[in-house]
Amino acid sequence: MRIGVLGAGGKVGSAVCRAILEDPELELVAAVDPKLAGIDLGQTLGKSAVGLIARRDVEGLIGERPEVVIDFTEARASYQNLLKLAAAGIPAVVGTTGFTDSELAKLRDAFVGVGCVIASNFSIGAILMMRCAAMCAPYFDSVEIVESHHDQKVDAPSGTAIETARRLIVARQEAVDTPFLADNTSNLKLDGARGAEVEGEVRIHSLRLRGAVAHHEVVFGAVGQTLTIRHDSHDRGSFVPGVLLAVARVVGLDELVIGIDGFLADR
Ligand SMILES: NC(=O)C1=CN([C@@H]2O[C@H](COP(=O)(O)OP(=O)(O)OC[C@H]3O[C@@H](n4cnc5c(N)ncnc54)[C@H](OP(=O)(O)O)[C@@H]3O)[C@@H](O)[C@H]2O)C=CC1
Ligand SMILES: O=C(O)C1=N[C@H](C(=O)O)C[C@H](O)C1
Repeated sequence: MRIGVLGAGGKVGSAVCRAILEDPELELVAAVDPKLAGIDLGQTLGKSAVGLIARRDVEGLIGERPEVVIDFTEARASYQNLLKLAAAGIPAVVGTTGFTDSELAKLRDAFVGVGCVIASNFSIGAILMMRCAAMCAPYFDSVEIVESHHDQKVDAPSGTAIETARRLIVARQEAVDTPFLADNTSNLKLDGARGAEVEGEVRIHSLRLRGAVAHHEVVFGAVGQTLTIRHDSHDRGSFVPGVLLAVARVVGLDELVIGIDGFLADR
């Protein structure tokens, strides 16, 4: 299958390019990253030349007629590029986080008739972390999320933390009448001390640390006990199998799908 990658020089994009180059079923036909334009992709990956010159923009990539495009860039750039891919009828697998709800709605419209998968987290552990957390939601009175990422991350909170919070709220609403307990803080001595609130119900605390990769903790509380569900991505290789699974599935879709939960075989 002919694959294009947007963000080929980035932390995840480069890991994805390496995996495609090693996969006999996949052919990397276009790689885009403005800062790598004109350079052989092999060189940028610390390998010998592979004969694929990185491009500056999505127009050059579309010209190579990829069957699927993978995007790990930045939300504003990604949104514009995805509209162009949808108009060209090219399916996309998107890991970029930080889209607004309105951008997501417009992308949903743009991809009617064309496959697109947007997932806030492609690692199997994070997907299972979200499922486990949703399962626990009805049984605890309170919950907060702590996410830690590398200090280069531009968006906060993480897409995974926001999605987890939303899933907790839905799971609770479906199972019990009462929302999670409200915050009782009446003397906020420093702005931000209680984190950011999702839908007025679940708080997220974002840590940005040199040395971190991607880490999520969901901490539940009930009388006399807490339960912590934690996932750690120690290496960007954790995202690659999920991305390749989405590539295999997106060609059979004719709409935008959020997340890869539905592609995982039940065990
Ligand atoms: N869904 C998931 O499982 C995961 C999602 N992510 C998300 O993926 C995104 C990328 O993460 P990460 O790889 O760590 O970030 P990086 O900053 O390392 O990579 C992004 C790359 O995209 C490049 N870029 C910027 N604009 C464009 C453009 N218009 N066209 C092509 N390339 C462009 C950047 O270039 P430059 O540096 O010059 O700006 C950079 O090389 C983030 O939104 C992150 O949250 C990350 C990990 C997993
Ligand atoms: O920027 C990152 O690194 C990550 N971003 C995604 C997110 O915002 O949830 C996925 C993972 O946490 C790594």
